[in-house]
Amino acid sequence: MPTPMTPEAIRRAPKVLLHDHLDGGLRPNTVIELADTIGYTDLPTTDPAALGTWFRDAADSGSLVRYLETFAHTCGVMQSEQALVRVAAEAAEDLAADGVVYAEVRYAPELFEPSGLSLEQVVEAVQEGFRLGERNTGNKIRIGTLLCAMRQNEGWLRIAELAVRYRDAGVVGFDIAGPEAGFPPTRGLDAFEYLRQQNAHFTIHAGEAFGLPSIWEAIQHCGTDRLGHGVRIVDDVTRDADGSVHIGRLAGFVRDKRIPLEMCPSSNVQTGAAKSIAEHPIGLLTDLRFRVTVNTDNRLMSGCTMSSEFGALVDAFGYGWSDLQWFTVNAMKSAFIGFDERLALINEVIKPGYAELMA
Ligand SMILES: O=c1[nH]cnc2c1ncn2[C@@H]1O[C@H](CO)[C@@H](O)[C@H]1O
Ligand SMILES: [Zn+2]
Repeated sequence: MPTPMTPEAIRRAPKVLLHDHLDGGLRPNTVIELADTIGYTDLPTTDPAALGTWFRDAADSGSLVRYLETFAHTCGVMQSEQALVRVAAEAAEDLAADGVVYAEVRYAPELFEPSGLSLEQVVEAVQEGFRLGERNTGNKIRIGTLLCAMRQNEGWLRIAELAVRYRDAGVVGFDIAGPEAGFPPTRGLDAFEYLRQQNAHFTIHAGEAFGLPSIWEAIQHCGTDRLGHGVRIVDDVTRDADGSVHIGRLAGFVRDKRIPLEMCPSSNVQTGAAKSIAEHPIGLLTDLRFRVTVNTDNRLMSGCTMSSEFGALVDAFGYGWSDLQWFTVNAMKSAFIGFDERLALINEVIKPGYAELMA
């Protein structure tokens, strides 16, 4: 008899998370304690439960730009080495407690320069935190780091170089984040060219708040390995009156090349990229066997965990354990760590974990 798909069973299932922002996943209580230590006085409330609700409500705005405004508070309280170590350690602990066995966690080092720390000090503090968190937890987890450049700022190359400099110290790739409309990825072609020449990996937030041209540039001009969100790829998928589905050239390229889509259902509902979880394009894209992965984006702002995202999809689409295993294997195949390590996690952790739940 397969194990019933309760929230607790889903929590126990091995999960892989490729798209999670460090500065979007703080515990509300930690935000309050850090604000107190650092002397940050702009928080809307100092009650942990009320603060958690405030972040979710403020982010639930129908607009990416407004969603992003809430990060002023999390970045505001993370302006010291100790704060960065603590936030990273807690992220590793929280993900491990949620049954995540491998996660790629991303953040933009430049957002912590106001603290007076150098970019290197920022990266080293976060790495120290991840290592601490990995050791502190009963559940085994491995964290890889992605460094983001902010789209609205200059200097993407500087962050790309930083990612390559720390590639043997746990940084596994690069990303660009921030407002999508008005800041196309082709603004920083030198960064992507550099990364390709260094045989380095990167993903690009694309097709979240802007449509197909953003996805096309990310793939065909920048050469991205994966798409952050990529939801708007459905604009290139049409259904005829008789119900037959037509996949356009760009969507066909994405599917044929197995370009991973880092989909984040709850976040997309908040920013208006999808109307509801039930109407989220993840259902259609999964039916069409795109390389779909499921992610949290921002656990604090979107009020979710990897398990709750899986749970919401089970409720909306009737997915079973084999579907959750498929998302998990897709994510593991798409990770930026080496092939041997990915294969070992698939064969030694993921498949046995789901086999037990399905038996
Ligand atoms: O869904 C998103 N789309 C674009 N940018 C985002 C999203 N979530 C967070 N960030 C941005 O990424 C920065 C680094 O972690 C965050 O500070 C936030 O501004
Ligand atoms: Zn994101």
